[in-house]
Amino acid sequence: MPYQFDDLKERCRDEWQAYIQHRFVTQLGDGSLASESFQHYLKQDYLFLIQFARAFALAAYKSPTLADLRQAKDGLQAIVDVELGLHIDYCKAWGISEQELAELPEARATLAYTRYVLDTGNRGDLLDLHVALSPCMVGYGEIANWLNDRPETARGDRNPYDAWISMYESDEFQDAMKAEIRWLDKRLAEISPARFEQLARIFSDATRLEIDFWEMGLTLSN
Ligand SMILES: Cc1ncc(C[n+]2csc(CCO)c2C)c(N)n1
Repeated sequence: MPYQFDDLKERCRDEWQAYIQHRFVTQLGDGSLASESFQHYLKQDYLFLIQFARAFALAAYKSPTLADLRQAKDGLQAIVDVELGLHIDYCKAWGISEQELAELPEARATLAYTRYVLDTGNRGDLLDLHVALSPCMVGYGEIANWLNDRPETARGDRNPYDAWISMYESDEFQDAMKAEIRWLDKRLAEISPARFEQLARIFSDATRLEIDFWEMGLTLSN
């Protein structure tokens, strides 16, 4: 049987579930999350996005084909030209100024996660890098869908975090998630069992670092 992205999730089932169904996520979904936690998360996510833009630039450098190069360039462009601007506006709505964002120190969880992804891409190939990026690219879409399936989730005016869920349930985001899964499924279909074990390690590490990112929000740690 050729490998698929679902096999990575299956291999790391406990970590994946701990990430998708984290307390930060359930509290965000029912609206009970402390606003300080969400603000701390938003601030660090700004720094996270900047490092992820660099990871897409690295993906461009690691691209063996023009199609891969274009895909990496589109990802970099989306973060730099669109998503960072949206994030800055969203932070403003939560009382966080652009000046404050510009002066923030990186929390250890942000440093660990983003530099892990960049290092994995540096020492490996484009597939290693995409697998390191995949908990980010796929997880947030899955979280929005999981929250929408839960009766405890509050939507609209009843939840101050409604806009966050809306962003990741949007067709645009869900389509990007599916495209990433298709890209991975195509490459994973051709790998050996030994290579799968290497990639499962990367997937597990990146998923555990996503869990730490949620924890950082809950505990307000730096
Ligand atoms: C800790 C953390 N993990 C994942 C995402 C989601 N995300 C960040 S960049 C990107 C791809 C380009 O749009 C996606 C899906 C986030 N914001 N913060």
